[in-house]
Amino acid sequence: IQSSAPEAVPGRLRTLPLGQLNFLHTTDTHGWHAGHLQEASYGADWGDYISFTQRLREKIEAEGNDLLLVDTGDRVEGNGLYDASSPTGKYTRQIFSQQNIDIICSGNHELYKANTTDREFIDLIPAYGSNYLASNLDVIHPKSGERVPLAQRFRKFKTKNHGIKVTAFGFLYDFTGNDKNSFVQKVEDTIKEQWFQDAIKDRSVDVFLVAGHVGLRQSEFSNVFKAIRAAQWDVPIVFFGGHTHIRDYVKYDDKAYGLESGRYMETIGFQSVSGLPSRKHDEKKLELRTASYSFARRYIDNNLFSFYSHTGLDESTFPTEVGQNVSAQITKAREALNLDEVFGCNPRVLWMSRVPYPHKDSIFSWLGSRVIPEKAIDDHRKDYPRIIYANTGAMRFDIFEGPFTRDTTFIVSPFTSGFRYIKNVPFDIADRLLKVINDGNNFLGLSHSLLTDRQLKSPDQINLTQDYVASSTQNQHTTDPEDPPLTPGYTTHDDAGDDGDDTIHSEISHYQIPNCIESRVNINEDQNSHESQEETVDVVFLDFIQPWMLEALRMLGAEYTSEDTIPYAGGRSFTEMIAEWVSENWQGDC
Ligand SMILES: O=c1ccn([C@@H]2O[C@H](COP(=O)(O)O)[C@@H](O)[C@H]2O)c(=O)[nH]1
Repeated sequence: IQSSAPEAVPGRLRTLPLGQLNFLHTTDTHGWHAGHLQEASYGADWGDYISFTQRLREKIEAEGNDLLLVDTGDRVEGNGLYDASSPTGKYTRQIFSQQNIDIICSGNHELYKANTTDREFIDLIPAYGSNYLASNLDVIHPKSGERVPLAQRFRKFKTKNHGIKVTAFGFLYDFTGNDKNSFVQKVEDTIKEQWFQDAIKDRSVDVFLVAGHVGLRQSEFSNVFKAIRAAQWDVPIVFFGGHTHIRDYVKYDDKAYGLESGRYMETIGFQSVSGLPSRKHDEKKLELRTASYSFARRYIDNNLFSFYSHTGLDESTFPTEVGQNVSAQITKAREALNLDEVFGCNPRVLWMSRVPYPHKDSIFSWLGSRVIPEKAIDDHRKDYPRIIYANTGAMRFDIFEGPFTRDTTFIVSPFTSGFRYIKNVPFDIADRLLKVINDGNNFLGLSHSLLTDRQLKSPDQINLTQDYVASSTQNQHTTDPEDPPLTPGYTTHDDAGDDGDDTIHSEISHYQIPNCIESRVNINEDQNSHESQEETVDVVFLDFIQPWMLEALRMLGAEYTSEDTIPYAGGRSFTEMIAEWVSENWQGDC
């Protein structure tokens, strides 16, 4: 654990439903390998997770059972530990790869930038060898320049104790925002390929393991499920998903379940399956393919209280040598990167989605009313009327009260996007742009299949179809008055019910946030009628959303191309602007 991490708060815990074949799952860690230094529920670091894995393995193997580890990508971008180094990820790949992982695959963030993909290929894939799977991903080999699979397409292996035969795959959803040195083949095309068809027809397999940087309820996974079921009706399947940043557990049928384990090292996912044959101990059971299997899941809050409780250990018996070394390496890396350097002192918490938008405590209201109008300024156009657009997915995390550090800049906005603009767009068109972009019916996605609006917002908003408002009168206690009071946290509802979270928490509200926000600057308009004296305005937008902006303009009858867009505000990144604004405006004491 990092010395500045807050101590875990004891809570009422549900135990781990250990079984014959057990899994621990991480996804979308996004560089948060130091853990959460301002939130007690998620304060454990990657070194603690290594200790937890080693200790839990000892416990599981002592019973003769098996434990496998899975990671489903987006390990990079989103925290200073990864983003603040030059080159990015200088420390994290070495830190991360000290965890033994049995099945690992790539997320979309490993592919946004060519250099990230090259480092994945050069550093991480050799560290994991045949455990790294890329069922639908090719890359340009960094040395030979040839197109090659990023990693092996699938893997067959036997578990250590029961000798269970596993066939595993590693998919990425149908991502299209990758750089030029990678190729993502659609999942629906991949599953028609001969190697996949042969792999799923193998009758000797005991369990299919489908890992993927794919939301569990996305069509990519239901297509894989249908393909496997068309080949084999009776083999159990375990899915491990990612990308949508939520805790989720899905029942595909009574022999197929999937687990998604949140985001940012908040959650260590646990899944178990029992009823599989034990090839080492019980050859007779091999014929019992139709035996009833049992599946279970748990979402573990990433903190030492949970880790100690689930292993039955304590401060002195829990840490392992490797785990402690990794924690020390994280501390050193954070120091080398100067991540605790304070840029400003935030007077009050700003939430991504715990409050509606607009709201005085909304990060988006703060950006739209202060940061964007005050910092997104182009010296040559500063007196012109303009409307500035930012997608809400550009923001990644809440800003807590207190020190806003170098680390916070990357946590809040890890992207390198800056602004571009189109000059002199008719006001009556610009005035309606936001409505088109925020249309709840995926208007743009219908007109242009690559431009779904889900790509504009934060991943945890993708499946949120209505506001979730925590009851103000909710019980702050469990039914047992002896239990400690509940702390706010995850209260997950999934296909198996409401008892998935290991820690019993009180609820947190989660509101729907629009795809994009706008800031209007130098525009004289009647607030009620929206009538303006301006005939034209500059339309300024984050470069990431340019394709959506051009499509929305086209739908409103204004044809522009990428040739018409010009860098704005000297090409400075949005992240730099936020950090500057904080340095200039939040100069109190923390
Ligand atoms: O330059 C960028 C890249 C991405 N985004 C936003 O992030 C999500 C994808 O998040 P994941 O963690 O990969 O799931 C994307 O849909 C955008 O909303 C961005 O704003 N700018």
